[in-house]
Amino acid sequence: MTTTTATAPPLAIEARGLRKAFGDKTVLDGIDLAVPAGSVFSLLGPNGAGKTTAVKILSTLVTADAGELFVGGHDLAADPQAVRAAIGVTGQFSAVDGLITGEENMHLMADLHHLPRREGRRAAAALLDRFDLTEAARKPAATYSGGMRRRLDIAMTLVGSPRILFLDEPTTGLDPRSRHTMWRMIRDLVADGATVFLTTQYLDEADELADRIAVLSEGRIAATGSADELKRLVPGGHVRLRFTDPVGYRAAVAVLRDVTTDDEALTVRIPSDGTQRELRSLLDWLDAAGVEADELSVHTPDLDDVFFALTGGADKSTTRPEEALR
Ligand SMILES: Nc1ncnc2c1ncn2[C@@H]1O[C@H](COP(=O)(O)OP(=O)(O)OP(=O)(O)O)[C@@H](O)[C@H]1O
Repeated sequence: MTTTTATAPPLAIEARGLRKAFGDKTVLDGIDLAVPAGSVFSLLGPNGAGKTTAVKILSTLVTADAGELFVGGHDLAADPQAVRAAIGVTGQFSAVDGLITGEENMHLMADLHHLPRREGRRAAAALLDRFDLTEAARKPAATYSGGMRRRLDIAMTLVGSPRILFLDEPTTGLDPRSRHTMWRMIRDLVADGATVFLTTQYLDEADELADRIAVLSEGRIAATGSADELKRLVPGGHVRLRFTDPVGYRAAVAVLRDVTTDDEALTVRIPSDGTQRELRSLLDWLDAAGVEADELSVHTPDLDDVFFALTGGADKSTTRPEEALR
């Protein structure tokens, strides 16, 4: 029998005290990030929070004002060239040239990476196939849909086989089907061992893909954790009872305590963690009290609740969720 000792995977990306200001505007106020190799990390934040700035710094496009930064085990300040060789970046502005075909775009990337001709052609064909672009490969990229263009963009960044990928809002503007296709591709990349650093404004995207999420707000990391850990930080779980008859509604309100009522919608919200045990006792209690609602629904907190609580001016003097998770 062999015993295995659990060791933490090495960090693909690590930032300590990352700081960046533009003029007198501090965008990143000394943030720490730690992304284990082979995982998806999502940086969430409202518009202008500094997500793109963080990506640009970590991908060597912009220099930080301060901070110890390591990407792929390389010190970003000492060896940016080694970092560049280890990463791929797709930004909000595509590298795709619309005037040439998808295939030609791929070949251009292979040449930029100095791949031998035969190997470059082979890698391009394999990636075009992987990203469902073989059929369209010989058409000018300008004729591609938004989703196809985005897929080509990612395929192009993969030509050099980067182990660490920065995807800056990869699904912004895509329709639901294209978003799901992109999610599948990102999962496949990680299953193959890549590390993905993803910025997004879509909470469901972070919920779907990310092993860990950091919420960026006012230059600082307001909280980090898995989607489930973050959801546990905010209250918001409740059972909602809806009545069609105002008489039944008023009778219920008269006997219920610690609930939120909506006289117009004829609804009552009862705080609840949504567990089977609590729901059973709640239903028993409602039966005993003679309360009979026309509709009952269970609401568990989602990332929207977390996001708005952390970035929307919640009372920060009483909630310090970042400490709860560390
Ligand atoms: N080169 C620059 N010069 C001056 N200010 C800048 C520069 N780049 C970014 N900023 C400012 O820094 C802040 C953060 O911008 P950044 O693009 O990183 O945010 P973001 O979180 O990616 O936003 P979005 O979701 O809108 O893309 C913004 O207020 C922006 O105006």
